[in-house]
Formats: sequence, structure tokens, C-alpha cells
Amino acid sequence: MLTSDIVGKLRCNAADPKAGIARGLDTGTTKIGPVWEGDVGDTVDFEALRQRAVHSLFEHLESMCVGAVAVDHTGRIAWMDDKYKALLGVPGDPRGRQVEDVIPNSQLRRVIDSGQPQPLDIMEFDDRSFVVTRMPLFGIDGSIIGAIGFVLFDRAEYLRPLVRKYEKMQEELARTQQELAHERRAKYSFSQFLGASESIREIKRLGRRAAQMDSTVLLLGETGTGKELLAQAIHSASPRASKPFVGVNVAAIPETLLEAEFFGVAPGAFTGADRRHRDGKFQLANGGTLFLDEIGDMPLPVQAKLLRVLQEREIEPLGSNKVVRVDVRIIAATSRDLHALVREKQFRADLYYRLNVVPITLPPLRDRPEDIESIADRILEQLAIQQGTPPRELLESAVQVLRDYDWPGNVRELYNTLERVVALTDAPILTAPHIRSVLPGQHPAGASALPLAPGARPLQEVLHAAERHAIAAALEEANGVKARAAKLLGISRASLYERMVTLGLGATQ
Ligand SMILES: Nc1ncnc2c1ncn2[C@@H]1O[C@H](COP(=O)(O)OP(=O)(O)OP(=O)(O)O)[C@@H](O)[C@H]1O
Repeated sequence: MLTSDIVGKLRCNAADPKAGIARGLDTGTTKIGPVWEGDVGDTVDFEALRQRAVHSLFEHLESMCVGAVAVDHTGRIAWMDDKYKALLGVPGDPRGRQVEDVIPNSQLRRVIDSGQPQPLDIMEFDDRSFVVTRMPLFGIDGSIIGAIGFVLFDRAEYLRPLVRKYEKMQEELARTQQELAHERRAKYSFSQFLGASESIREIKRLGRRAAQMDSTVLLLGETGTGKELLAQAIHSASPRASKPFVGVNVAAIPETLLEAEFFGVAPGAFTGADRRHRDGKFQLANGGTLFLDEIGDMPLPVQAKLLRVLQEREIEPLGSNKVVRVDVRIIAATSRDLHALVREKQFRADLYYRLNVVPITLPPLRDRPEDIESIADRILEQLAIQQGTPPRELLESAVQVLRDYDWPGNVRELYNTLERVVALTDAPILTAPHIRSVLPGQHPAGASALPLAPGARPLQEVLHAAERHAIAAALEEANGVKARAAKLLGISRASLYERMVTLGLGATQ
């Protein structure tokens, strides 16, 4: 037994087989590690055991790895095992040489300088790469006396799959973060808000003023009049422009999920599948703007919670009893008559007044026919750019047909109508019949109700066209009020939104 510098003794009850370390010591010829002859009796030399462990650990490590080197505190090689010498092709005895002269990319000097181990690294040597681990060596007084390095594998290929997987995950994370940041940036500014009519000029003036204030804005107007576009333009012109713009369509989210969607979920709030923490839209929009579309469709219980958030500027994630402060500017929008909803007790009066700080009403397209030609021209330009073709022109008679139509779906419908005309004809100049052929109720009797070319078509395409047609007809009949259109179609509002998004009919989630 090593008795020289005993620093501690562990008293063991050799008779107790559960007594941890004593278990290995109760045979009388105790062995810990391959060579140590231990004490016989009921005490263990604690320090000797540690020293033995250090020694055997070193031997194990050295035998397992493919090379080892130790340097003194000046970076001179103190020892290099034969395996390492053979691996590197080092002739003679390298002792006394500066480590970098023998191993050019060695980092052992850095380990000496920093006193920090490098548990896992890849070191290049010529055209090979080694997986290495490096540790500082301390003297009895705690000062650094050198460093030791082990080559674990002489080919880093062992780690390559792991490294590649890690790199791929990092790339995916960066890409997703970039996409999210991009998604949460407002895409539109006032210059993209088309129209030169008196009413549109006034709306832009109000919008620019609202951008400079931090007050809540309430956008009112029929579907497709540009409420979301205006909300984005206000955000882009506001001091919050560099922060997120997060849009949420209240009508598109099933009632049961609204609260979680708005306020987020604390970890473990639900049993079952979704136990993780999830940020709500308020948190995602923090510092920026939260656009609450179709606010008129918000269920009363959620209205109460929203009111509290607007008053307190605090939210309480689902399943949490902690409040979180949020700093968001709210822009709400609806195509419904909020006043009437308040009268019918479908919408809380106090919330209405909270939201109605800066109200802006967007006029329907039919009330500003002077805007139709310029908007249509810009849409045709955009379509031409998208398709890489010269822009189509509108004959005056075609413009007149556009002006005469009453556009229940407003600018969105104008966009879709022109897109359909462009898809159906190659004519560079669009005439009145071209326009009439795609406007509801204006194509000649007997013409196909579906804008599909004749002949066999994939079933999916036919079904989608039929669905698009049914939804457009329902929206037209419901004067653009989606809740009513959904009822006519016999589906839920959320399903209508989901279908509109899938079919590219412009609704946002
Ligand atoms: N004044 C405008 N200038 C340019 N594009 C417009 C204008 N108004 C609407 N649009 C376009 O029409 C489409 C519908 O606009 P937006 O989504 O902003 O309308 P909305 O009033 O929010 O509709 P909804 O109530 O159905 O959500 C978008 O493609 C938008 O870019």
C-alpha cells in the first residue's frame, strides 16, 4: 500500500456487501485497477486509490488511442509514444524540440497558455485529419507544468457523419430563422397601395399619420379592399418597421385554438402530444405590429382576454400563472359592421372603443371607378413580369366593362379576374368580350361554368376548379362576407379560409 501522503481514509464496513467501494475490498486480496495491491482490513487509502486511478486511467487512455504526446510548460516535447512517432513518421527522439516543429498544427501551447482543456478537436497533419483531445497538466502547487495530447482516431472520418448531421441541422436552423424573419417582415409599403381617387389619397394620408403614432388602428371595409395591405404599409412606415409584422386571421382559427394561438402555451399545459412551450402571436410580434384580421369574428370569451391585454399590455400563456409583458401595436380589421355587432351583443362595446382609436374605412372598388383603370394596368404589368411576357393592354371598351361591374370581391377579385383573362387568351389587347367571358353572370348562356379548357384533365385540377367556382359564387352571393359564404357552402368559416388558401384565392391564415 502507498502510505506516503495519505490525505484521507475511508472507513468501510467490510461485512456490509452494499457498502459501495468496500465491496471490492472484502476479499482480503483487494485489487483496484490492474496492478494495485490494496490494504487488507477495514480502511482504504483514499489518496493512494486516486493516484492509482490516475495512473491506470493514463495507461488505459494511452493504450486505447493511436498516439500521445506531452510537452513541458515552454512547449517543448517531453515525451512522445512510439505509436505517435510512427503515425507522424518522426525520425529519432523528438524530446526537447518545440512541439510545432514536429506537429505544425498542435494546439498544446494554447492549452498551456489558457489552462483550459480541449476535450475534442480535429487536427490537420499534412493531408490527414486526426481526432484529438488535449489537457493541461498541473503541478502540486497548482501551476501549469505542461500539457498532454492524445490522438483518439487517426482519421476524422469517424466523426464525419456526426459533424455533417450537426452542420445540416445548423444550416436548417439558420434557413428557418431567416424564412421566419422574412415571413414576419411587412411585404408592402404605401407606394404599393394603388389608387389615385380622392378617397384613396385621404386613406393614405390617414395611414401615414397613423404610422407615426403608436395608437391602435381599426381598418374597416369589405373583403379585398386592401385592409391587410394598408396594415403592412402602416407598419413599414412606422418606427416599428424593423420589428416583426405578424398577421392572424381570427376567423380562420378554430375557436378552441384561438387562445393558445394568441397567448401561447406554457410547457406541460396540455397532456398528450403538445406538451412543449409555444409562443403565441403576441410574443412573436413583440416590438412590432400584430394585425388582427376579421376581428368581428372573435368569440366573446377571447374578446374579454384581448381587452385585458390591450389594457394591461400583459399576456398569460395557457397553463401558466405567470404574466409576460408585451409591446405590440395592434392593427385590427374587419369586413363586418362592428357597430351592429355591438348592438346585437356579439361584440363587446368596451373592446370596440379600445380598438376604434384611429378608424380608417376603405371604400369598395365600385365607389371609386376612377381607380379601376390604373389598378388594372398595374395588375397586368405585375402578371407580365411574373410570366415573362409583354404586358397586355386594355381596350377602352374593356375598361368600361370593368367599371360597370360592381366588384363584390374588390381589388382581390379584380386581380383574379385579370389573371384568369390572361390565362385564357394570348391576345395582346384585351377587349370587352374577353373581360365579359370571365365575369360572373356576364358570359353567354351555355358557356362553360368552369373556366377549363376542354378535353381530359387531371381530376385534381377539375375538382379544384369546381371548388374555386363554388367559393367565388358563394362569396359573390354573400357580398363578400365570408361567414355568410361559409354558411351557404355548408362548411365552417375556418374550412372556408383553409380552402381559399389552398386554392390560391387570396385569404391569409
Ligand atoms: N389599393 C390596392 N392597391 C394594390 N393592391 C390592392 C389594393 N387593395 C387590395 N389589393 C390587393 O388585393 C388583395 C386583397 O387585399 P387585402 O388582403 O389587403 O384585402 P383585405 O381587405 O384585407 O381582405 P379580407 O377582408 O378578405 O382579408 C391583395 O392581393 C392586395 O395586394
